[in-house]
Amino acid sequence: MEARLHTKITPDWHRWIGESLAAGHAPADVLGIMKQNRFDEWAARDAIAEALFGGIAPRQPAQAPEPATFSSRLEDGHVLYVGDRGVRVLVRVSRPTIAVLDGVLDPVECDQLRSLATTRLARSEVVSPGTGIGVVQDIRTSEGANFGRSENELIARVDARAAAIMRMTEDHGEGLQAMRYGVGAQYVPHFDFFPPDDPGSQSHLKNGGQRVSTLIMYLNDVEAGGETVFPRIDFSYVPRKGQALYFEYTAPDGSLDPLSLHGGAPVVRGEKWILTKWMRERSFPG
Ligand SMILES: O=C(O)CCC(=O)C(=O)O
Ligand SMILES: [Fe+2]
Repeated sequence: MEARLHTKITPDWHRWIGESLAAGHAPADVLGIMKQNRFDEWAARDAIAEALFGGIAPRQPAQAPEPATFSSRLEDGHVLYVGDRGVRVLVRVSRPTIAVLDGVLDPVECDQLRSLATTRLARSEVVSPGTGIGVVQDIRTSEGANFGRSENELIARVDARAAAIMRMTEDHGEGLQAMRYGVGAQYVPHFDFFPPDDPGSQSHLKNGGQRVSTLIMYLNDVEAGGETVFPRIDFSYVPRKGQALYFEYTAPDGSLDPLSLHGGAPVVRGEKWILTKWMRERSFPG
């Protein structure tokens, strides 16, 4: 007769999970050992997530794998063929969907985009949760420049390439936004989606709907610091000129994924330049 799986994690096992993770063992290995010891997979995953995220991670309903109503937009394969080029996939993460992409921009395009942005830099704003209006705050200490969709030949080329990578038509895209971070500048962890309950999100949601994906393109190498970090999954990307980070914010059950929390770490030496494209679920008038 099949013995029942353990759904209750004893204090000793909680301690063992914490110690194993602290010693540097991969969560997948910890899960494997717990499964060998006849723990229910979802109870084990919850306990590991709790140890990793200090209870921030959403709890899985015991024994109920999430119905997969959502799958990533990102194409499979090692190379994404996007119009004029093949973009190489260097790293994939499944939750949230993240991909590190190489060869998205040529070095010359990066330099041209930086000089174009330099002519119109202003202090970056964040969306106020209360009013939805852009405001300057210490949580985002970069300077930014906005581009209209296809406003010139270079921008049109990048808009088209970003749309092909993100597998959305260009009319779903917000205008490209360039950002420069000097030493000490950062963007504290945040979500790119508009929190549905914030009064300030409503005007954005009416106009093109929710954001669904982000493509951050890196316009230079940073001497030290400036990583793009996803603290809830302990993922950190080191900026590299011409590469891009693609990510989505939809959990497997279709809800907005709290694991997509991310930010830009303070620049320690040098400067950091990025160019970002956000896609909306519907056509976005701009
Ligand atoms: O600077 C970074 O690495 C992250 C930027 C970002 O998350 C954003 O602009 O929404
Ligand atoms: Fe962001």
